[in-house]
Amino acid sequence: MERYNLIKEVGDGSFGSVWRAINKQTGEVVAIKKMKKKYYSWEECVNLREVKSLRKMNHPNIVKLKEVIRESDILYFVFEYLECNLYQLMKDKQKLFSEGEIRNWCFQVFQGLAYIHRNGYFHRDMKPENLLVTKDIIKIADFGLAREISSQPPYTEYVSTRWYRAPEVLLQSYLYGSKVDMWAMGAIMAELFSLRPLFPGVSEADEIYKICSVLGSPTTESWADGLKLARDINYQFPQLAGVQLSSLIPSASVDAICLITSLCSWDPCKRPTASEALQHPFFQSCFYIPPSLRTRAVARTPPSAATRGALDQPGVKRYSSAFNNSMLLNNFTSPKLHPSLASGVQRKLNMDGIKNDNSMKTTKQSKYRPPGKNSPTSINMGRSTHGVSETAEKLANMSVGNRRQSIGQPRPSPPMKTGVNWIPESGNYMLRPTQQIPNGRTFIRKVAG
Ligand SMILES: Nc1ncnc2c1ncn2[C@@H]1O[C@H](COP(=O)(O)OP(=O)(O)OP(=O)(O)O)[C@@H](O)[C@H]1O
Repeated sequence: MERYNLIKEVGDGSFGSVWRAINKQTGEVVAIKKMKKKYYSWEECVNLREVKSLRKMNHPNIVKLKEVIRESDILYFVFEYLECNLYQLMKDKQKLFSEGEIRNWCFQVFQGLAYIHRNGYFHRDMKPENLLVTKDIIKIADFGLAREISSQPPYTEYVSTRWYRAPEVLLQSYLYGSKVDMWAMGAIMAELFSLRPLFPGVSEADEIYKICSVLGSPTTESWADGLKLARDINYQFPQLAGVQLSSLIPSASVDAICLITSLCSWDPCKRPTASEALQHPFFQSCFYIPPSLRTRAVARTPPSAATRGALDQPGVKRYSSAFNNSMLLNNFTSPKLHPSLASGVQRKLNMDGIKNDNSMKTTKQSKYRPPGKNSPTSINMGRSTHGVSETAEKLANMSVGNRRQSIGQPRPSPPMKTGVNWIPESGNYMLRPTQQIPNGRTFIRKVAG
């Protein structure tokens, strides 16, 4: 470690603190994650998920692990450094992001995800804090929970940050897969548009309630397996009509709403894969430039050919046939505005419920809080503490009436359809004027779970 100068702490996660550092020999700026747990042998280290999965990943949209150092039983990961995470970009933002910016970020993240999934992994903890940004480039970080797709279910340990947690995980399915990352991306995309979390549950039960309030409760058509899962744990979904997503995210274009809707399908089978998402009309103006061409002059390529690198996988459907707007919009069960959602803009989430949720880590309140996970031990907690019986009990005992909370009132702003073209590596956007967010937005970001 004497090769590095630690400059400043830039992050403090469940597993370790992250420092901006400089390599004394090369002058290169890096991020060093110092693990909280002690490691008494190398064998222990190389078996870590983060090491096993990241060692194999080499993609422009995945944070590069440069080095692993064990010194005095302390483990350090040396990563390429990125300026900030997506949550930091959102939290004090006074104006909405343009659709072009969101499109650019999401296009890159889906490319990263397509690569991860293609290589037999899924991330399991996609959230704005784990998406790191430098200028126009965004990269997926934190593979602490990554899982091999081929690994044998059941996956019993605690998974993912609550606000981005897929319903099958909330219902304690043992058989979830890479589609949990797609669900999280739907929630992240929506949040990028509105700067508010889409499903800000204060407990696991409330998380499901929030999802039902937005999507409408699942039916045999929308998620037959989910109804069975719920029966298995003696859980009854609250019966809610759901709302038009476009009313919650008025700044999003029809294409964006369409993609978010399909990503946030109750049924994981109905969510697109990352490769399919890249083919969605929302990304029509995005062009994939193969890494080999990135240092050369950027040439425009038709989208279908341009996305080839990420998309020429067996079984990948063209979006035009796999997704059409009417089919995607039909995923919404009801356009009726739920009364709990019409009651006004939620300026501040009621955090009282947090104390009752063992899976939460309480953090001090501020304007818009980052989610964090539990203490390190909670990540590997088995079912004895966060198992099916406890969750089933929590869910089964949930009083629907008490859970009603307003999520937010649609702001009366016109849909924003940008014609923005983003050219990878050129860093050029043509941005339309962004929309103002009403002042005084207070959002307490508290996730964990
Ligand atoms: N390569 C990097 N460059 C710059 N900042 C980074 C980098 N890696 C991590 N960070 C910062 O540190 C924070 C925590 O990092 P990370 O998510 O890897 O830690 P963790 O202990 O696994 O956290 P979590 O509680 O989310 O599991 C990130 O949200 C980010 O702000």
